Amino acid sequence: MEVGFLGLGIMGKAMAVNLLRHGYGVTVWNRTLSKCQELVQQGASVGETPAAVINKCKYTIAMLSDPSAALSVVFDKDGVLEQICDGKGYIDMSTVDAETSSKISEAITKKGGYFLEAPVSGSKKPAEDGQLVILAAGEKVLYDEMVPAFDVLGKKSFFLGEVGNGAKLKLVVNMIMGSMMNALSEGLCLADRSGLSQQTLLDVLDLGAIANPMFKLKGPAMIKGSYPPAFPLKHQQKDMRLALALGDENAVSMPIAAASNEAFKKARSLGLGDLDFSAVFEAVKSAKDSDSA
Ligand SMILES: NC(=O)C1=CN([C@@H]2O[C@H](COP(=O)(O)OP(=O)(O)OC[C@H]3O[C@@H](n4cnc5c(N)ncnc54)[C@H](OP(=O)(O)O)[C@@H]3O)[C@@H](O)[C@H]2O)C=CC1
Ligand SMILES: O=CCCC(=O)O
Repeated sequence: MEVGFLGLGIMGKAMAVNLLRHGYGVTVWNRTLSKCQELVQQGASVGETPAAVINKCKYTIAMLSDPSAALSVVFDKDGVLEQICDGKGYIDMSTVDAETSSKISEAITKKGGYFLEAPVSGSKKPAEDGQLVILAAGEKVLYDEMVPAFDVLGKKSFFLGEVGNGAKLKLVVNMIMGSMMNALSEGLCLADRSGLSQQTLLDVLDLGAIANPMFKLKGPAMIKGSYPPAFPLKHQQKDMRLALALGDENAVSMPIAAASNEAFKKARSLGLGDLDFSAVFEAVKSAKDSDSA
């Protein structure tokens, strides 16, 4: 089967490579077209524009940075809308808000196309290993047709009903994750300032009720001040912002998420946005430094 793939960032590249490895024909497009070359070496074809990819492929997946990128690729000149038509499916796996997803869904459906939102849990390594968790919502027929590809990309996929439910669930998950990362950062800072070993703190956490893969994976690198980007901090802050907006809409008070968002914003202002989201630890440390000055 030929699948289109729009967006070859950290996630998109790993996912497209996985599809190629499993025998899919993949036609790729990326805003910075030079990034397509690595995929071509692994057997992909290149579409010059999103419209060209849609024209060629029955199914096209997008994995783009944020709502503005997701909208631009669909609605701008040479975008998805120019070629989407009866019988074609568009699957947006980017993390966006429900409103963005609904706008895209309506426009595609109006042209006779099928739409599915399918954001994912899991980062660079799970994407490379086909171990993502896929949160799909929208056109059930398209979901059923995509299950074999989702089985390549992920270890589990959920169908959540109407468009928006996948986007919302993803934001709730990432809101919790961002708050946990801030709690870990404050804990590491507090341990250090209290004369305790940060590694011992990690060892103790890993043996108890709040052991989790994220602390285990990120903690040791954080102690070393190493933040190679798997999940860029700027995207985590975007997710906190969108989750807080969802909280506003539903009158849900979220003081912990709001404080965590401030820490991610602070980290961005320190120029850490392209590092891994665990680099929020640097912002937490710098706030504690100025508190004690
Ligand atoms: N990294 C992770 O661990 C995870 C990320 N996600 C989500 O997946 C999505 C992609 O993340 P990730 O791969 O890490 O992000 P990257 O920043 O690595 O890649 C972003 C992609 O979006 C493209 N892009 C950005 N702006 C535009 C635009 N205006 N028009 C067209 N293309 C654009 C970039 O193109 P270019 O190369 O030209 O800049 C690139 O292909 C995000 O929504 C993120 O929140 C979800 C789960 C995990
Ligand atoms: O959106 C990014 C999620 C990262 C993860 O689930 O590890």
